[in-house]
Amino acid sequence: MPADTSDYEAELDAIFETLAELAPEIRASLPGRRVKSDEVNPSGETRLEADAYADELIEEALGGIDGVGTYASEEQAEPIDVGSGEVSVACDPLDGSSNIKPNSPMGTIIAVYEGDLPAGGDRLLASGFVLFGPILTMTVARDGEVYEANVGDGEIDVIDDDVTLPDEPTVYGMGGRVPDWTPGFSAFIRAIEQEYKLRYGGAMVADVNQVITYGGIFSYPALKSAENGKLRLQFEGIPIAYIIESAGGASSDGTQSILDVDPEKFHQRVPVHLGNDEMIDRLEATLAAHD
Ligand SMILES: O=P(O)(O)OC[C@H]1O[C@](O)(COP(=O)(O)O)[C@@H](O)[C@@H]1O
Ligand SMILES: [Mg+2]
Ligand SMILES: [Mg+2]
Repeated sequence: MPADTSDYEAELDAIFETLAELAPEIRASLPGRRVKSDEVNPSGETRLEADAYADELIEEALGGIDGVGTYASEEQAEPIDVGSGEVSVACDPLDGSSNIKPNSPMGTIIAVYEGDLPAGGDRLLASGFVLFGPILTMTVARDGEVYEANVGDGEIDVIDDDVTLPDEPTVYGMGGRVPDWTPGFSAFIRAIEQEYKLRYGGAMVADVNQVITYGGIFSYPALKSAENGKLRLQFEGIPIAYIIESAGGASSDGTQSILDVDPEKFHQRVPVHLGNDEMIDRLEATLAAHD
């Protein structure tokens, strides 16, 4: 169960207001930074110039908020001490950054934790993502509720103050290459592809927003070549799992809620399954029957 936010309302307000202000600036920075840099991030992936620039912008802005003591990002090896506050912000500055080149949707993810990092879902205070789509939106989960806001002008203009998954699933999307899927995951996909529509665009926040909008499941599963999949627990798995669970859905690493996964290493990866609880139940049962 995430942490009690009552002592941190002012910090959370400041963090999400700052992210809303930053969103148009990050979006405006993308056109000139579509090229690969000559660096790799701590997960060993080639960094784009846009990743590095967004990381700098967000570190400077969120790091300057009273109450924020630590800034951490998937782009930096270690957490950075930015003040004396109790709150840590863990950020994926650009999620789906490989989508810059084809001008496809992508986003920014933040998780706000109480205390030091690494932290599990039990110390999560709130989380949110910005989606650089046709509309610039920010979706935030706080105190078990989810709102979606238009942040096109840097202000929080709430368009839905009670975001909930539809009861009926419609779409599914999954990462990893088919030959690299485990037998259990392959069996799950073979079954659901008979019933639902494929929606996969290569940026977690955009693919998850399809599931939030239409119902269904998004997976970046454990692979034969990578037993913990690709996505990072601290910066992607936990924040997005909290949003989905707060919107009435469920999350799983294949056997348990992602919010219950122990954070051993700062950049640890985690298999990610997010969506309607009936889909998650079906996924876990299929994996258990095969793997
Ligand atoms: O290119 P693949 O293997 O389909 O992976 C896509 C996944 O990788 C990611 O782009 C990883 O995130 P980053 O872009 O922040 O590294 C996710 O957004 C997305 O779900
Ligand atoms: Mg990402
Ligand atoms: Mg990223």
